[in-house]
Amino acid sequence: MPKHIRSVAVFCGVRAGTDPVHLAAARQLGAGIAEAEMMLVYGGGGLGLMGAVAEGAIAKGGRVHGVIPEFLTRVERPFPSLAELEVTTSMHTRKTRMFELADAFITLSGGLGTLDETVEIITWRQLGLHDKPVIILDIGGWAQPFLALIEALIAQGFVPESNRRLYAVAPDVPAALRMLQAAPAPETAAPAERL
Ligand SMILES: Nc1ncnc2c1ncn2[C@@H]1O[C@H](COP(=O)(O)O)[C@@H](O)[C@H]1O
Repeated sequence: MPKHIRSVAVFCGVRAGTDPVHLAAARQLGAGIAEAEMMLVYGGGGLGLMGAVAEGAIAKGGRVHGVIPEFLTRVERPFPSLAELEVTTSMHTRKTRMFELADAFITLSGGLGTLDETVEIITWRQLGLHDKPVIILDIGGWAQPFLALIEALIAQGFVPESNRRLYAVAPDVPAALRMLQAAPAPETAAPAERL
């Protein structure tokens, strides 16, 4: 594992979805991150895919750092026995902290919150605010409508074709972990080059 990828933020659903393939992938991803000796950064919740990814990492003895806004501690129920749980004052601070803590980002299946986090991290890369790898896991075809929307925006001239390089798509968890291992060191580029 290259030294620069020491931590990975995972964006995923607070719900488990209807297909058990998503829960299995979440546990597998948490375990794989721990086995690769990377720190898992995530939203801190104990429910749905969020809970499963933390559970998978903890079961393998991995380091897990949760970041949750105070108002959500009653809704998303922080994962019990989480050694590192950071409680923020707002959603914005949570996002900023997850961004600061992570060397790379993986989107697993989820709902609107997951989509928001994914679009934001891609657009921050588009703006040249970072050059960290962003990997979208397409478990059970979850990502296909999202990817199709981006392709439609490219076809309509709203998104440059070159923006496809802002993210990678992985068909399964082992492929996502391999992509992290192959990721080049993040570079800082002028914002104009990113648009
Ligand atoms: N607007 C949001 N920005 C950041 N994170 C959000 C937002 N809305 C919800 N979230 C969080 O995302 C995860 C997953 O939510 P899903 O809707 O289940 O994908 C959860 O922690 C939300 O609090």
